Amino acid sequence: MGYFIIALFVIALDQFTKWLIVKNLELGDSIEVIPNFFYITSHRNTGAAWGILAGQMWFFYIITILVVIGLAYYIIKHAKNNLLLGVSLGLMLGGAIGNFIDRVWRKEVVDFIHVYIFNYSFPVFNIADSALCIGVGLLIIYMILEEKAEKEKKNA
Ligand SMILES: CCC[C@@H]1OC(=O)[C@@H](C)C[C@H](C)CCCCC(=O)CCC[C@@H](CC)/C=C/C=C(\COC)CC[C@@H](O)[C@@H](O)C[C@H](O)CNC1=O
Repeated sequence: MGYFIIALFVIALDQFTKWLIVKNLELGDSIEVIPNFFYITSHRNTGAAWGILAGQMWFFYIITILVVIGLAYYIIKHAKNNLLLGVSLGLMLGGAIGNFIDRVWRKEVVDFIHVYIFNYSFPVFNIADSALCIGVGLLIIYMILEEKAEKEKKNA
């Protein structure tokens, strides 16, 4: 159950950082943190990654509610004594809820983490997106490790 604490921590950090951005920066303002690499830029997105499906809020509400229910169920049913799986699901749950709160409350998502990767300006994102991506990454690692363990058990 401790994995829900991870989600709560992600939501708190995500909403706090978004509040700081909305309070202290005008839309479009950008603070240079590391020249040509990392900026804090106040940005809004009414869509998903890369602004896809902009404005389709009902689609996002439905998808996110399904994702949240699925993740909560998996945490309760399968992540009892599995740290890697639990952390991965907890991070994804927190990220999904973090952006959901923005979509319901602000009708758009606040983004501010702006990185340039080899001069390519990566889409501006936020803590919730980061938690979602890290959670996805950990889930993939978990599944690879599970697969290997299964194979070894069969060969044993
Ligand atoms: C990260 C998922 C996006 C997040 O999904 C969510 O909320 C979930 C819970 C609900 C969505 C409606 C459903 C998932 C859509 C899948 C998707 O979109 C493909 C994702 C690929 C991903 C590889 C894993 C790339 C990564 C991109 C970015 C993140 O880089 C760290 C750029 C983020 C910026 O475009 C920023 O403006 C986005 C804005 O903050 C709103 N965020 C969302 O919609």
